[in-house]
Parts: sequence; structure tokens; C-alpha cells
Amino acid sequence: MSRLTASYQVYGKAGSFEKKAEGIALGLTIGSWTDLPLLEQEQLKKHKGYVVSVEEFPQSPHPLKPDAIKAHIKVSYPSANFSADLPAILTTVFGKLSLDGEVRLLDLDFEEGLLKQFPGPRFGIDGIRGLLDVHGRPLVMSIFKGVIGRDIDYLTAQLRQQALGGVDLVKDDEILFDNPLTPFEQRITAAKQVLHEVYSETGHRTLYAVNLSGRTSQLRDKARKARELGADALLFNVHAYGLDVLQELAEDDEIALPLMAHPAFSGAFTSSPFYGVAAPLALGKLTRYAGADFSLFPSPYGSVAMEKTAALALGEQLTNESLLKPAFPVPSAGIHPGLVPLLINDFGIDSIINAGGGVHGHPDGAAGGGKAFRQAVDAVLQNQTLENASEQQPELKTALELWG
Ligand SMILES: CSCCC(=O)C(=O)COP(=O)(O)O
Ligand SMILES: [Mg+2]
Repeated sequence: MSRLTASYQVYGKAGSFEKKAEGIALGLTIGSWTDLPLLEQEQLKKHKGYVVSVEEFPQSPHPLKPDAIKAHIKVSYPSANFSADLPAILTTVFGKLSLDGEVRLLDLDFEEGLLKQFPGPRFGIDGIRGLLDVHGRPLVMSIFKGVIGRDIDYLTAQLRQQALGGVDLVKDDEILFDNPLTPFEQRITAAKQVLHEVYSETGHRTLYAVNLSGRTSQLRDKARKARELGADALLFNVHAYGLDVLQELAEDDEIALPLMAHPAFSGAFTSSPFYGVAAPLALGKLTRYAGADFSLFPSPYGSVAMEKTAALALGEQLTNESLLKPAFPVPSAGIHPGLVPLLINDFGIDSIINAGGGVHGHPDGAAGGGKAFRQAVDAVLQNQTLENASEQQPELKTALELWG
């Protein structure tokens, strides 16, 4: 029978953590142990959690509580205790415990038998590259901006400019929901036509990720309809809905579209250094296990930044060796072409450079913005500085003058 090991960060007095860990291991499984008669101990043995390790960090005192230090606790849970789904798993390892003071879930280690119950990305990095026939460089994605309150003609005009800039993907902004001016289905069909026109004119292929939104009970039918209409990919605010909803979409063979996980709402439970869930686990490992082909997260550099070690660990969780396919890391928010060398250095070629304002804010419009990003990527891959490359690339030069 497989097991699941949870790693937690806690604060407390030095020497107090074994007891705390034992309390978690028993409290979240069989309750008590030593007081049980031997026969019951034998019966319940396979359901018992146990402490794997306790590590104290005396050099990491609590910033506000002078007698408390940090510790990491690992607890192993038998999978006999839960059904093989993320709601049951999260409730077991961090249900009531998440409400019990300063405790943070850092990681979950799934043994192979349990991991096999999860789909992982349907397409993964190679599958997405195959759809685009783009290999050997990071992909470039742009984001619709300022579309709320505008009609479908505005949206298609903006899409055309983005695609002409040579971006590989365009996604809806996560705050664009189904609405009378740009209804979900019309967005798909109108975008398809524009992207086909651009492909006929230029030979450049761009995929569009439409925001799958609405009540949970409607999502499956909407996603299936999107596929029927020829949608390229679905953007999904997974952390507002829950990971299991993503998994349902990922496992549905009648949907079978690339799924792009947006980090909206996740800051509510990942941002505190003391509480919640570590971002590499929530936006990295679990988002990949549940079936996202792409996971967006704040890069270490832009307007909404994630601490660098967390962002790097998140990228690692999306791409490391696993039974499941890797998902694309998409470090985002406030990205401009001048950041491309840092992003490629951090997240490698198998990542996506994603920008909204950094594309639309270009003085030559979104087409100029897209070109500047593509030029920046090419410069990095050719080991050129952006400054040198920009001597031959006017769009990149303009971007560097504007954003540095
Ligand atoms: C917080 S990561 C999500 C990125 C995103 O959805 C976005 O709209 C970023 O836009 P920006 O103009 O900052 O590139
Ligand atoms: Mg956005």
C-alpha cells in the first residue's frame, strides 16, 4: 500500500517538535495509539500516520516570538486513509491542521502507486511544441488587455496585432468572463478566423487560450463545446475553482485541449511565510499532477514578484523527472523584453515568456511589442547582449529605451 509524506514548517520552542509531530501524525489519522488495546492496535496499524523526521533550525528564530524557532516536520500518511483525489488528500494532510496556528504545508511526496492515480498534463511541453512546431526556444505569449467593455471587433483587431508580432500564444486576461460583448463561443470562432488569416499571410501560427469560466457545473459542457468549435487551448482560474475541477477537465477525452492554469486567488493561501501552502507545491507540483499543461506564476522580477528561490523551485516542480509529463513554467506579471535574459537564465528554454503590458505598451503597438520579445529571445539564444542585438532590431531598441 502506498504512502504520502507531507512536509510542514512550524514554529515553537526548541525540543518541542517531536511531540507536535506525533500529535499531527496521530491526530490526522487514528487519533490515539498507546492507550489502545493490542488487538485494536493490530487492526488500526495500517491506518496509522508516523513521524518521518523532525529538523530544528535554531538559527531561524521567529521574527516576533523570541523563544520560538523554526522546524520542519515530515509525516507519512497511509493512502488507505483517503480516496485517491486531491480534496481527500488535502483534507487529510492539511484540513483542520491548516487552521491550527502557524503551520505551513511545504511539500507532498506521492509514492508511485498514488501518483499513478493522477493524469498530469495531457500534452505537456513536447505536445504543445508539437502543436506549434516550435522547438529549441522559449515560447512567447501575450495577453489581451483592456477588452472588458469592448466588442468582438476590438478583440479581433487586438488579436491580429499580437499575432503579427510573432507571439506563439495569446491568452485571455483572467478577468475576462463570459459576457454579451465578447461571448465565449464567439471569441473562439472569431479568434480562429483571425489566426487563420494571419497564418495564411505570414506562415506564423499562434494559438489562443480562451478563458473557461462560469459555474462549475457548466464547465465540462462549455469546454466540450469549445473543442467542437475548434478552440486551441483553455485558460482556467484553477485556484478559484479548486484543483480537482482542473483534474476533471484534464481527464475528459471529449475536451482534450491544452489547459493553462492561471494563479489568480492563489496568493490568498501561498503568500504568508507562516501559513498556507508553499507556492512550488500549489502552483507547481499539484497543478501539474491535476493536469495543467502550463502554469502561470509571478516571476521574481516584474510588478507582482515571487521570491526567487520559490519561483525557481516552482519551475523545477513543473519540469522535473516524473511519471507525469512536464508542464510549461510561465513566469509572468510586469514582464518586458529587457527581462528576457534573466527569465531564460532562470527557467531555461522550456519556459514561456508571457507579457500583457510589455506587448501592448510598445510604442509600435502590440505587433511591435511581440517582435521585440521575439528579438530578445533570439538574441539570448545567440549569446548576444540585448544592447548589441538591438542595433539591428528597431523594435527591441525601442523597448529597451522605454523599459530598460
Ligand atoms: C500574476 S501572473 C499572471 C499574469 C497575467 O495574467 C497578467 O495579466 C500579466 O499582465 P502584465 O501586463 O503584468 O504582463
Ligand atoms: Mg492577467
